[in-house]
Amino acid sequence: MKLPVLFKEKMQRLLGDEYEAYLESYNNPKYQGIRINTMKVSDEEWKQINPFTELQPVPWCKEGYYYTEPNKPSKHPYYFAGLYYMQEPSAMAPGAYVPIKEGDKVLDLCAAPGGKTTQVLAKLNQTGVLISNDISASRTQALLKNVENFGARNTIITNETPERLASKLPGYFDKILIDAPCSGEGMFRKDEGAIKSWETHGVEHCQALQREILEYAYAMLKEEGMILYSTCTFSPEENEGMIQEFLNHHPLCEVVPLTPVGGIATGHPEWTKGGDASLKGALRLWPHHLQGEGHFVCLIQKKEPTLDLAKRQVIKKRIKDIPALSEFIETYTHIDRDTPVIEVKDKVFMAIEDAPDLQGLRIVRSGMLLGELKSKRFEPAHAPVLAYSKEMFKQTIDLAVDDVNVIKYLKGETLLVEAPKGYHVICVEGHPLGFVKSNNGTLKNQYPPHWRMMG
Ligand SMILES: C[S@@+](CC[C@H](N)C(=O)[O-])C[C@H]1O[C@@H](n2cnc3c(N)ncnc32)[C@H](O)[C@@H]1O
Repeated sequence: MKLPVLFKEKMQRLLGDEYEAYLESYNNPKYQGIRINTMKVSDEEWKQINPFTELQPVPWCKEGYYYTEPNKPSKHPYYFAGLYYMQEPSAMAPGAYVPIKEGDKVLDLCAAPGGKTTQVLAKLNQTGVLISNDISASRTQALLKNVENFGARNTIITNETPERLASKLPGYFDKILIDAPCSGEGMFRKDEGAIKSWETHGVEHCQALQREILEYAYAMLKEEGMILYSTCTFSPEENEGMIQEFLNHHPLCEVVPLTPVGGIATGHPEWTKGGDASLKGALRLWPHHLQGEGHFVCLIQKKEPTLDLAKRQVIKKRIKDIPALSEFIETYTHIDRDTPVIEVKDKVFMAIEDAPDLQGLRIVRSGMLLGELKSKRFEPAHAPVLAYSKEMFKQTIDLAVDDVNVIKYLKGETLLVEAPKGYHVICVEGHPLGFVKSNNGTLKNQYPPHWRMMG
């Protein structure tokens, strides 16, 4: 791989004696990982059903495993059931280190395609509120799919600038993740396109973005709230330097020290002007020290009095107030009909307790989509199937993982299986995959076309 000369010179200056080992790491394989969705399957259960060979644990993320060829996790039905997310192992570190508790209000400000968001989801375990945002409209579609596949019921997705979000949400969040757009130096090994982008945009362009994102994020944070800042670059200007600059402007903000494990190293205060010793509490993931790409992770805490001034969403309806929806829920599920909902045109979303009023912002998902009202009929969406366990549905068809009907279903084909009239949930080994509608001895496939298994 041809690395830019300027980049090589800089790395040599930073790494000194370690530079050769760092260069050598470019010959290592690309590490690949999966992270188990603990909302759907416990670690114990996973160990019993794991269909892959030779998974090895990721030291810094207890739900994470390395996998190698010939395993193909993206082709396995359990992937379509949302039992795991595929993620580069170092990229699991920010989500593993952010101390989220159940009930927290969390913002993932640069969230697409959703690696860290799905990790936050598992920590929240359907409690609290998660707002996942990305400035790129096209990338929020991938984010939406991953959030739905993971089975989230407590997540709103927005496609906004940090500035516009901050205008509606001052002091609202307990935790904010900033997985910042960066110069991507840590990705050169994995993705040669990152080199081109580094040459075009450079570090300064990224610094300007990061500065702005951090400022708006801070305005949305509660007193005692925390920001987990991460990048996939080595440049001190975007890492220790960016945090130091931020601390200079916000003296009541502190670095919360993180404990390195499994080959992770600490931050380098000496790499930045006036670097505070507390920056040693940040983490650096180096590809020559561990099995993964380059990352920087730093946790900071606001110690400044802040009022939560975010207006809350007003909930006017419950499932039972919408007859067609209520009838569907009663006939096919055990979902509580007192559950609050919001209607956006003909779509009905499950509302989230204590969610903010986001009127005027670009919203991709207002909460979990239950379905659509079509004249007097209710047509269910795909999301709820993945957001509940099999026991929540009254009509299910459970298939063994090696049943040919599983792949047929995931490819969108009609199944020739006898079942009473109406909607049924197809499951694989007890894990819901999607709806079918039974009529005259055939099961009409309701699996969304853009989710289908290819090939
Ligand atoms: C490193 S990627 C995020 C990866 C993601 N957190 C994950 O774990 O899958 C950075 C993201 O920041 C988004 N982004 C860039 N500028 C932004 C801004 N000003 N506000 C919000 N998001 C931004 C990009 O569209 C990109 O999706």
